[in-house]
Amino acid sequence: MTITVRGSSGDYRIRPLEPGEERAAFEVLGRALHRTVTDEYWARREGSFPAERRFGAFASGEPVGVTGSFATRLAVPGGKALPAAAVDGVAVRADHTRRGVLTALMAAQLADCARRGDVLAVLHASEATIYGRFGYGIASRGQSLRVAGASFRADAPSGGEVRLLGTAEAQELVPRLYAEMGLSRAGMIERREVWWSYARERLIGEHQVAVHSGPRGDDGFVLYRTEDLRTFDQPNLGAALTVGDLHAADTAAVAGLWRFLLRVDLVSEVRAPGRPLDDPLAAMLTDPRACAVTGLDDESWLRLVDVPAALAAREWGPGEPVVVEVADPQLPANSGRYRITPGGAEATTGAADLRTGPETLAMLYLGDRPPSALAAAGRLEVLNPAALPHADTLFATRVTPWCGTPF
Ligand SMILES: CC(=O)SCCNC(=O)CCNC(=O)[C@H](O)C(C)(C)COP(=O)(O)OP(=O)(O)OC[C@H]1O[C@@H](n2cnc3c(N)ncnc32)[C@H](O)[C@@H]1OP(=O)(O)O
Repeated sequence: MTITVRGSSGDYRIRPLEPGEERAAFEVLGRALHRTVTDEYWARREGSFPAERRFGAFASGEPVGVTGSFATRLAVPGGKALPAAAVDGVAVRADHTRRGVLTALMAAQLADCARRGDVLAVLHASEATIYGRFGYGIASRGQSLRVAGASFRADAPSGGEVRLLGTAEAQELVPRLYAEMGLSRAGMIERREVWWSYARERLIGEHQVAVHSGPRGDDGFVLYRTEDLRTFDQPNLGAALTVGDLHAADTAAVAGLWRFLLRVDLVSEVRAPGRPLDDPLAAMLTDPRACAVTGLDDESWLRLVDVPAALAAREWGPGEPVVVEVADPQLPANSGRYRITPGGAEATTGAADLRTGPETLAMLYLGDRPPSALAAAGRLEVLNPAALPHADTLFATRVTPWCGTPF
Protein backbone atom coordinates (compact mmCIF):
# COMPACT_ATOMS: atom_id res chain seq x y z
CA MET A 1 0.00 0.00 0.00
CA THR A 2 1.53 3.30 -1.10
CA ILE A 3 -0.07 6.72 -0.73
CA THR A 4 1.30 9.73 -2.56
CA VAL A 5 1.05 13.07 -0.80
CA ARG A 6 1.57 16.23 -2.84
CA GLY A 7 3.96 18.65 -1.15
CA SER A 8 4.75 22.22 -2.24
CA SER A 9 8.31 21.15 -3.11
CA GLY A 10 7.62 17.62 -4.39
CA ASP A 11 5.67 14.44 -3.69
CA TYR A 12 5.95 12.16 -0.68
CA ARG A 13 5.34 8.45 -0.94
CA ILE A 14 3.98 6.93 2.26
CA ARG A 15 4.47 3.19 2.47
CA PRO A 16 5.46 0.37 4.85
CA LEU A 17 9.17 0.19 5.52
CA GLU A 18 10.91 -2.71 3.81
CA PRO A 19 13.62 -4.90 5.35
CA GLY A 20 16.97 -3.23 4.70
CA GLU A 21 15.57 0.29 5.15
CA GLU A 22 15.60 0.26 8.96
CA ARG A 23 18.84 2.12 9.55
CA ALA A 24 18.09 4.90 7.06
CA ALA A 25 14.70 5.37 8.74
CA PHE A 26 16.31 5.26 12.19
CA GLU A 27 18.66 8.05 11.11
CA VAL A 28 15.62 10.23 10.31
CA LEU A 29 14.53 9.65 13.90
CA GLY A 30 18.04 10.25 15.26
CA ARG A 31 18.36 13.58 13.47
CA ALA A 32 14.90 14.74 14.58
CA LEU A 33 15.80 13.89 18.19
CA HIS A 34 19.21 15.60 17.82
CA ARG A 35 21.14 12.39 18.17
CA THR A 36 23.98 11.02 16.05
CA VAL A 37 23.44 7.42 14.98
CA THR A 38 26.87 5.80 15.16
CA ASP A 39 27.48 2.20 14.07
CA GLU A 40 27.80 1.27 17.73
CA TYR A 41 24.50 2.93 18.69
CA TRP A 42 22.69 1.31 15.76
CA ALA A 43 24.06 -2.10 16.79
CA ARG A 44 22.38 -1.58 20.18
CA ARG A 45 19.09 -0.38 18.71
CA GLU A 46 18.71 -2.64 15.69
CA GLY A 47 16.71 -5.35 17.47
CA SER A 48 14.16 -2.82 18.73
CA PHE A 49 13.65 -1.16 15.36
CA PRO A 50 12.33 -3.79 12.95
CA ALA A 51 10.75 -2.80 9.62
CA GLU A 52 7.57 -4.59 10.63
CA ARG A 53 4.72 -2.22 11.60
CA ARG A 54 6.81 0.78 10.49
CA PHE A 55 5.92 3.35 7.83
CA GLY A 56 8.21 5.70 5.98
CA ALA A 57 7.63 8.89 4.03
CA PHE A 58 9.96 9.01 1.03
CA ALA A 59 11.01 12.04 -1.00
CA SER A 60 13.00 11.27 -4.16
CA GLY A 61 13.43 7.72 -2.84
CA GLU A 62 14.96 8.87 0.46
CA PRO A 63 13.21 8.43 3.85
CA VAL A 64 12.35 11.79 5.40
CA GLY A 65 9.63 10.69 7.82
CA VAL A 66 8.92 7.63 9.92
CA THR A 67 6.46 6.18 12.40
CA GLY A 68 6.27 2.73 13.94
CA SER A 69 4.72 0.62 16.64
CA PHE A 70 5.17 -2.68 18.38
CA ALA A 71 2.37 -5.06 19.23
CA THR A 72 1.41 -5.34 22.87
CA ARG A 73 -1.64 -5.65 25.12
CA LEU A 74 -2.89 -2.81 27.27
CA ALA A 75 -4.89 -3.29 30.48
CA VAL A 76 -8.26 -1.54 30.64
CA PRO A 77 -10.50 -0.90 33.66
CA GLY A 78 -11.76 -4.23 34.97
CA GLY A 79 -8.55 -6.10 34.17
CA LYS A 80 -8.88 -7.20 30.52
CA ALA A 81 -5.79 -6.65 28.35
CA LEU A 82 -6.61 -5.58 24.77
CA PRO A 83 -4.49 -5.82 21.61
CA ALA A 84 -2.70 -2.49 21.27
CA ALA A 85 -0.10 -0.75 19.14
CA ALA A 86 2.62 0.94 21.20
CA VAL A 87 3.55 3.78 18.85
CA ASP A 88 7.15 4.94 18.89
CA GLY A 89 9.89 6.36 16.71
CA VAL A 90 7.83 9.18 15.17
CA ALA A 91 9.83 11.80 13.27
CA VAL A 92 9.96 14.00 10.20
CA ARG A 93 13.27 15.39 8.99
CA ALA A 94 13.63 19.09 9.82
CA ASP A 95 13.78 20.13 6.17
CA HIS A 96 10.40 18.46 5.46
CA THR A 97 8.30 19.46 8.49
CA ARG A 98 4.91 21.26 8.42
CA ARG A 99 3.96 19.94 5.01
CA GLY A 100 1.57 17.24 6.17
CA VAL A 101 4.07 14.36 6.29
CA LEU A 102 3.24 13.33 9.85
CA THR A 103 -0.48 13.66 9.10
CA ALA A 104 -0.14 11.22 6.20
CA LEU A 105 2.01 8.82 8.27
CA MET A 106 -0.51 8.84 11.12
CA ALA A 107 -3.38 8.13 8.72
CA ALA A 108 -1.50 5.16 7.22
CA GLN A 109 -0.57 3.86 10.65
CA LEU A 110 -4.08 4.12 12.11
CA ALA A 111 -5.56 2.33 9.10
CA ASP A 112 -2.91 -0.38 9.52
CA CYS A 113 -3.67 -0.75 13.25
CA ALA A 114 -7.37 -1.12 12.48
CA ARG A 115 -6.60 -3.76 9.83
CA ARG A 116 -4.41 -5.69 12.25
CA GLY A 117 -7.12 -5.75 14.92
CA ASP A 118 -5.44 -3.41 17.39
CA VAL A 119 -8.23 -2.13 19.61
CA LEU A 120 -6.05 0.64 21.03
CA ALA A 121 -2.93 2.61 20.15
CA VAL A 122 -0.79 4.20 22.86
CA LEU A 123 2.20 6.54 22.85
CA HIS A 124 4.29 8.89 24.97
CA ALA A 125 4.33 12.32 23.34
CA SER A 126 7.42 14.48 22.92
CA GLU A 127 5.12 17.52 22.85
CA ALA A 128 1.54 17.77 24.05
CA THR A 129 0.37 19.73 21.00
CA ILE A 130 0.96 17.05 18.36
CA TYR A 131 -1.32 14.04 18.80
CA GLY A 132 -4.76 15.30 19.80
CA ARG A 133 -5.56 16.04 16.15
CA PHE A 134 -5.05 12.35 15.36
CA GLY A 135 -7.54 11.25 18.02
CA TYR A 136 -5.04 10.54 20.82
CA GLY A 137 -5.92 11.87 24.27
CA ILE A 138 -4.09 12.01 27.60
CA ALA A 139 -5.21 8.81 29.28
CA SER A 140 -2.87 8.76 32.27
CA ARG A 141 -0.66 11.26 34.04
CA GLY A 142 2.48 10.90 36.09
CA GLN A 143 4.02 12.86 38.94
CA SER A 144 7.69 13.42 39.68
CA LEU A 145 8.70 12.99 43.31
CA ARG A 146 11.70 14.30 45.21
CA VAL A 147 12.25 12.60 48.55
CA ALA A 148 14.73 13.86 51.14
CA GLY A 149 15.01 13.50 54.91
CA ALA A 150 12.13 11.01 55.01
CA SER A 151 11.28 8.52 57.72
CA PHE A 152 8.46 5.99 57.79
CA ARG A 153 5.46 6.07 60.12
CA ALA A 154 5.23 3.22 62.60
CA ASP A 155 2.10 1.88 60.85
CA ALA A 156 3.63 1.89 57.34
CA PRO A 157 3.96 -1.58 55.77
CA SER A 158 7.22 -3.29 56.67
CA GLY A 159 8.89 -6.64 56.32
CA GLY A 160 10.48 -8.47 53.42
CA GLU A 161 14.02 -8.36 52.16
CA VAL A 162 15.76 -6.40 49.42
CA ARG A 163 18.78 -7.71 47.55
CA LEU A 164 20.93 -6.13 44.84
CA LEU A 165 21.40 -8.12 41.66
CA GLY A 166 24.28 -8.39 39.22
CA THR A 167 23.54 -7.26 35.67
CA ALA A 168 23.23 -10.72 34.08
CA GLU A 169 20.90 -11.97 36.82
CA ALA A 170 18.82 -8.80 36.61
CA GLN A 171 18.50 -9.07 32.83
CA GLU A 172 16.92 -12.49 33.29
CA LEU A 173 14.89 -11.86 36.45
CA VAL A 174 13.36 -8.40 35.89
CA PRO A 175 11.56 -9.22 32.60
CA ARG A 176 10.22 -12.42 34.15
CA LEU A 177 9.10 -10.67 37.35
CA TYR A 178 7.35 -7.88 35.42
CA ALA A 179 5.43 -10.52 33.43
CA GLU A 180 4.58 -12.56 36.53
CA MET A 181 3.27 -9.56 38.47
CA GLY A 182 0.74 -8.85 35.71
CA LEU A 183 -0.88 -5.63 34.56
CA SER A 184 -2.26 -4.32 37.84
CA ARG A 185 -3.42 -0.92 36.59
CA ALA A 186 -5.39 0.21 33.58
CA GLY A 187 -2.89 1.67 31.15
CA MET A 188 -0.09 -0.82 31.83
CA ILE A 189 1.26 -2.72 28.83
CA GLU A 190 2.88 -6.08 28.29
CA ARG A 191 6.61 -5.73 27.75
CA ARG A 192 7.37 -7.89 24.73
CA GLU A 193 10.81 -9.05 23.58
CA VAL A 194 11.08 -6.26 20.98
CA TRP A 195 10.85 -3.80 23.91
CA TRP A 196 13.23 -5.72 26.14
CA SER A 197 15.78 -6.13 23.34
CA TYR A 198 16.89 -2.55 23.96
CA ALA A 199 15.62 -2.01 27.50
CA ARG A 200 17.48 -5.06 28.79
CA GLU A 201 20.74 -3.37 27.95
CA ARG A 202 19.86 0.31 28.37
CA LEU A 203 17.47 0.22 31.31
CA ILE A 204 18.89 -2.70 33.24
CA GLY A 205 22.51 -2.48 32.08
CA GLU A 206 22.82 1.18 33.04
CA HIS A 207 21.10 0.94 36.43
CA GLN A 208 21.54 -0.72 39.78
CA VAL A 209 18.80 -3.29 40.25
CA ALA A 210 17.23 -4.22 43.59
CA VAL A 211 14.55 -6.87 44.11
CA HIS A 212 12.12 -7.11 47.03
CA SER A 213 10.99 -10.47 48.38
CA GLY A 214 7.90 -10.83 50.53
CA PRO A 215 6.17 -13.88 52.02
CA ARG A 216 5.40 -15.29 48.54
CA GLY A 217 8.83 -14.66 47.02
CA ASP A 218 10.06 -11.89 44.72
CA ASP A 219 7.33 -9.25 44.46
CA GLY A 220 8.92 -6.00 43.24
CA PHE A 221 11.95 -4.42 41.66
CA VAL A 222 13.55 -1.02 41.33
CA LEU A 223 16.13 0.22 38.83
CA TYR A 224 18.13 3.26 39.90
CA ARG A 225 21.24 5.25 39.15
CA THR A 226 23.11 7.92 41.06
CA GLU A 227 24.67 11.23 40.18
CA ASP A 228 27.19 12.87 42.50
CA LEU A 229 25.99 16.31 43.65
CA ARG A 230 29.01 17.11 45.84
CA THR A 231 31.02 20.22 45.13
CA PHE A 232 34.07 21.65 46.81
CA ASP A 233 31.78 24.07 48.70
CA GLN A 234 29.19 21.46 49.59
CA PRO A 235 31.05 18.23 50.37
CA ASN A 236 28.11 16.80 52.32
CA LEU A 237 25.57 16.98 49.51
CA GLY A 238 26.02 13.35 48.52
CA ALA A 239 24.37 11.97 45.42
CA ALA A 240 20.98 12.24 43.78
CA LEU A 241 19.50 8.79 43.31
CA THR A 242 17.05 8.58 40.38
CA VAL A 243 14.53 5.79 40.01
CA GLY A 244 14.39 4.53 36.42
CA ASP A 245 11.74 1.84 36.84
CA LEU A 246 9.82 0.59 39.88
CA HIS A 247 7.09 -2.03 39.82
CA ALA A 248 5.73 -3.99 42.73
CA ALA A 249 2.93 -6.45 43.35
CA ASP A 250 1.54 -4.61 46.38
CA THR A 251 2.10 -1.61 48.66
CA ALA A 252 4.15 -3.70 51.12
CA ALA A 253 6.68 -4.33 48.35
CA VAL A 254 6.55 -0.64 47.32
CA ALA A 255 7.30 0.30 50.94
CA GLY A 256 10.13 -2.22 51.14
CA LEU A 257 11.77 -0.88 48.00
CA TRP A 258 11.44 2.72 49.19
CA ARG A 259 12.83 1.87 52.63
CA PHE A 260 15.83 0.42 50.83
CA LEU A 261 16.28 3.44 48.50
CA LEU A 262 16.07 5.88 51.39
CA ARG A 263 18.77 3.99 53.31
CA VAL A 264 21.40 3.98 50.55
CA ASP A 265 24.48 5.76 51.95
CA LEU A 266 25.88 9.02 50.57
CA VAL A 267 22.55 9.93 48.96
CA SER A 268 20.95 13.27 49.79
CA GLU A 269 17.78 12.97 47.71
CA VAL A 270 15.81 10.40 45.76
CA ARG A 271 14.10 11.46 42.54
CA ALA A 272 11.31 9.39 41.06
CA PRO A 273 9.90 10.79 37.81
CA GLY A 274 6.61 9.64 36.30
CA ARG A 275 5.08 7.88 39.31
CA PRO A 276 1.33 7.16 39.39
CA LEU A 277 -0.83 9.99 40.75
CA ASP A 278 -1.92 7.80 43.70
CA ASP A 279 1.64 6.79 44.63
CA PRO A 280 1.37 5.66 48.27
CA LEU A 281 4.79 6.84 49.50
CA ALA A 282 3.87 10.28 50.95
CA ALA A 283 1.09 8.72 53.05
CA MET A 284 3.62 6.33 54.62
CA LEU A 285 5.97 9.07 55.87
CA THR A 286 6.03 10.86 59.22
CA ASP A 287 6.48 14.12 57.31
CA PRO A 288 4.53 13.84 54.02
CA ARG A 289 6.30 17.00 52.79
CA ALA A 290 9.54 15.03 52.75
CA CYS A 291 8.06 13.61 49.54
CA ALA A 292 7.63 16.68 47.33
CA VAL A 293 5.83 16.64 44.00
CA THR A 294 8.20 18.42 41.63
CA GLY A 295 6.22 17.91 38.43
CA LEU A 296 2.98 16.57 37.00
CA ASP A 297 2.62 15.73 33.34
CA ASP A 298 0.81 13.72 30.73
CA GLU A 299 2.10 10.15 30.77
CA SER A 300 0.34 8.02 28.16
CA TRP A 301 -1.73 9.09 25.16
CA LEU A 302 -4.37 6.66 24.02
CA ARG A 303 -6.23 6.27 20.73
CA LEU A 304 -9.35 4.10 20.58
CA VAL A 305 -8.82 2.38 17.23
CA ASP A 306 -11.89 0.17 17.59
CA VAL A 307 -14.36 2.15 19.71
CA PRO A 308 -17.09 -0.54 19.95
CA ALA A 309 -14.58 -3.22 21.03
CA ALA A 310 -12.87 -0.88 23.51
CA LEU A 311 -16.12 0.23 25.12
CA ALA A 312 -17.41 -3.35 25.29
CA ALA A 313 -14.23 -4.60 27.00
CA ARG A 314 -13.94 -2.23 29.94
CA GLU A 315 -15.71 -2.45 33.27
CA TRP A 316 -18.26 0.26 34.05
CA GLY A 317 -19.33 1.70 37.37
CA PRO A 318 -22.89 2.09 38.67
CA GLY A 319 -25.31 4.59 37.12
CA GLU A 320 -28.29 4.97 34.82
CA PRO A 321 -27.54 4.20 31.13
CA VAL A 322 -25.92 7.03 29.19
CA VAL A 323 -25.72 7.36 25.39
CA VAL A 324 -22.47 8.83 24.08
CA GLU A 325 -22.24 9.94 20.46
CA VAL A 326 -18.77 9.74 18.92
CA ALA A 327 -17.72 11.51 15.74
CA ASP A 328 -14.46 10.10 14.38
CA PRO A 329 -13.64 11.48 10.92
CA GLN A 330 -10.27 9.64 10.74
CA LEU A 331 -11.71 6.20 11.52
CA PRO A 332 -15.36 6.60 10.45
CA ALA A 333 -16.31 3.05 11.49
CA ASN A 334 -16.11 4.36 15.07
CA SER A 335 -18.67 7.09 14.52
CA GLY A 336 -22.02 6.35 16.09
CA ARG A 337 -23.90 6.24 19.37
CA TYR A 338 -23.00 3.92 22.22
CA ARG A 339 -25.27 3.06 25.14
CA ILE A 340 -23.18 2.58 28.27
CA THR A 341 -24.66 0.73 31.24
CA PRO A 342 -23.06 -0.88 34.33
CA GLY A 343 -23.31 -4.21 32.47
CA GLY A 344 -21.54 -3.13 29.27
CA ALA A 345 -21.65 -0.88 26.23
CA GLU A 346 -23.07 -1.37 22.75
CA ALA A 347 -24.11 0.57 19.65
CA THR A 348 -27.57 2.14 19.75
CA THR A 349 -29.83 4.33 17.66
CA GLY A 350 -31.22 5.99 20.81
CA ALA A 351 -30.94 9.73 21.48
CA ALA A 352 -27.49 10.92 22.55
CA ASP A 353 -26.88 12.38 26.03
CA LEU A 354 -23.26 13.38 25.43
CA ARG A 355 -21.32 14.03 22.23
CA THR A 356 -17.57 14.06 21.69
CA GLY A 357 -14.65 13.05 19.48
CA PRO A 358 -11.94 10.40 19.87
CA GLU A 359 -9.44 12.59 21.77
CA THR A 360 -11.81 13.31 24.66
CA LEU A 361 -13.13 9.74 24.63
CA ALA A 362 -9.53 8.56 25.11
CA MET A 363 -9.12 10.96 28.04
CA LEU A 364 -12.18 9.40 29.69
CA TYR A 365 -11.57 5.79 28.82
CA LEU A 366 -9.12 4.69 31.54
CA GLY A 367 -10.79 6.84 34.21
CA ASP A 368 -8.12 9.53 34.48
CA ARG A 369 -10.73 12.33 34.55
CA PRO A 370 -14.51 12.40 35.05
CA PRO A 371 -16.80 13.38 32.16
CA SER A 372 -18.08 16.39 34.15
CA ALA A 373 -14.54 17.84 34.29
CA LEU A 374 -14.11 17.52 30.53
CA ALA A 375 -17.63 18.88 29.93
CA ALA A 376 -16.74 21.89 32.09
CA ALA A 377 -13.61 22.34 29.99
CA GLY A 378 -15.74 22.39 26.83
CA ARG A 379 -14.43 19.09 25.47
CA LEU A 380 -17.67 17.16 25.89
CA GLU A 381 -20.98 18.43 24.54
CA VAL A 382 -23.78 17.83 27.06
CA LEU A 383 -27.11 17.28 25.31
CA ASN A 384 -28.85 15.96 28.43
CA PRO A 385 -27.50 17.51 31.68
CA ALA A 386 -29.25 14.87 33.82
CA ALA A 387 -26.98 12.23 32.27
CA LEU A 388 -23.71 13.84 33.37
CA PRO A 389 -23.64 12.57 37.00
CA HIS A 390 -24.42 9.07 35.71
CA ALA A 391 -21.60 9.34 33.19
CA ASP A 392 -19.26 10.31 36.06
CA THR A 393 -20.07 7.16 38.04
CA LEU A 394 -20.10 4.90 34.96
CA PHE A 395 -16.63 6.04 33.80
CA ALA A 396 -15.14 6.15 37.36
CA THR A 397 -12.50 3.53 38.18
CA ARG A 398 -11.16 2.23 41.49
CA VAL A 399 -7.48 2.41 40.55
CA THR A 400 -5.68 5.40 39.01
CA PRO A 401 -4.49 4.59 35.48
CA TRP A 402 -0.77 4.53 34.74
CA CYS A 403 1.38 3.05 32.01
CA GLY A 404 4.78 2.92 33.73
CA THR A 405 6.66 1.67 30.66
CA PRO A 406 8.78 4.09 28.64
CA PHE A 407 8.95 3.55 24.87
C1 LIG B 1 5.48 8.92 19.93
C2 LIG B 1 6.75 9.68 19.60
O1 LIG B 1 7.61 9.12 19.01
S1 LIG B 1 6.91 11.27 20.10
C3 LIG B 1 8.25 11.93 19.12
C4 LIG B 1 7.72 12.87 18.05
N1 LIG B 1 8.87 13.35 17.30
C5 LIG B 1 9.51 14.51 17.57
O2 LIG B 1 9.12 15.28 18.43
C6 LIG B 1 10.72 14.76 16.74
C7 LIG B 1 10.81 16.22 16.26
N2 LIG B 1 9.64 16.65 15.53
C8 LIG B 1 9.28 16.12 14.34
O3 LIG B 1 9.89 15.19 13.84
C9 LIG B 1 8.11 16.73 13.59
O4 LIG B 1 8.03 18.12 13.89
C10 LIG B 1 6.75 16.10 13.96
C11 LIG B 1 6.82 14.59 13.69
C12 LIG B 1 6.40 16.32 15.41
C13 LIG B 1 5.65 16.75 13.10
O5 LIG B 1 5.83 16.41 11.74
P1 LIG B 1 5.21 17.32 10.55
O6 LIG B 1 5.37 16.54 9.29
O7 LIG B 1 5.78 18.67 10.60
O8 LIG B 1 3.68 17.40 10.94
P2 LIG B 1 2.51 17.84 9.97
O9 LIG B 1 3.05 18.78 8.91
O10 LIG B 1 1.76 16.67 9.47
O11 LIG B 1 1.64 18.68 10.96
C14 LIG B 1 0.30 18.44 11.20
C15 LIG B 1 -0.23 19.50 12.11
O12 LIG B 1 0.41 19.40 13.39
C16 LIG B 1 1.04 20.63 13.72
N3 LIG B 1 2.28 20.29 14.39
C17 LIG B 1 3.18 19.40 13.97
N4 LIG B 1 4.19 19.32 14.84
C18 LIG B 1 3.92 20.20 15.82
C19 LIG B 1 4.60 20.59 16.99
N5 LIG B 1 5.78 20.05 17.29
N6 LIG B 1 4.03 21.51 17.77
C20 LIG B 1 2.84 22.06 17.42
N7 LIG B 1 2.15 21.73 16.32
C21 LIG B 1 2.69 20.80 15.52
C22 LIG B 1 1.25 21.33 12.40
O13 LIG B 1 1.35 22.72 12.57
C23 LIG B 1 0.02 20.92 11.64
O14 LIG B 1 -1.08 21.69 12.04
P3 LIG B 1 -2.32 21.98 11.06
O15 LIG B 1 -2.91 20.63 10.74
O16 LIG B 1 -3.21 22.83 11.89
O17 LIG B 1 -1.71 22.63 9.87
